[in-house]
Amino acid sequence: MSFIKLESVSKQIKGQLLIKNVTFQINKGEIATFEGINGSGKTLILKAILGLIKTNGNISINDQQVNVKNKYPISAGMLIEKPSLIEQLTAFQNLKLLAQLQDKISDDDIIKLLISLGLDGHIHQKVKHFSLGMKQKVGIAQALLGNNKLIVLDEPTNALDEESVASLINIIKDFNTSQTTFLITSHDSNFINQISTKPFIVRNGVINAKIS
Ligand SMILES: Nc1ncnc2c1ncn2[C@@H]1O[C@H](COP(=O)(O)OP(=O)(O)OP(=O)(O)O)[C@@H](O)[C@H]1O
Repeated sequence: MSFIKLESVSKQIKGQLLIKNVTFQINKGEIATFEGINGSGKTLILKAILGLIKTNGNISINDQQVNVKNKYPISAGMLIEKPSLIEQLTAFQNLKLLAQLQDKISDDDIIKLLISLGLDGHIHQKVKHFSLGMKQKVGIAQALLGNNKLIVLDEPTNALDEESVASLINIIKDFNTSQTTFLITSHDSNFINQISTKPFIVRNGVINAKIS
């Protein structure tokens, strides 16, 4: 069943066409990946799908139109560009803030998630003392927290070491059920090849299916 649909989607900023007439569909439960070099348009397409930027063309999620007035009509967890963290709070407190906006997320769920991302020993430390990779892991935890039907991860492997990338691959596979759809950008084809069920290549604002 088609869950996310884009039809002739374009984005122009200051006279420059940055997303060029993009049409594709993604089924529920897929791990869709967008692979491309810096500046190719990966983040813009995620922002468009979430209704964070205005575009031309049609975008729908679960048959509901997405636009800047009707942002992500289903529950979505996201890490876009870089983690949004409150530096004065601990890793746990940052997640607790988000958990309070959703039902049925226990303190135990938060702690388990942080441990699965390799943050045991740092759960109750202030984020301002964290390295870039540790902050990235808290950002990933924010996106994974709860029972979101859509999880969007923009360059999740940024600042992660090899071992952490391997754990992330396992975590994404564990989270990916027929009810959870992932949209993931990366420039790392090795990472993408290990997780993707629906690979796209992004080149200069043009998005095509990746042929292996
Ligand atoms: N608000 C903006 N104003 C002008 N140009 C923009 C704006 N946002 C994005 N761009 C341009 O659009 C292009 C695509 O940007 P985008 O952030 O989608 O790249 P990306 O593929 O995610 O790159 P990276 O891997 O570096 O994150 C880039 O050339 C960027 O400079």
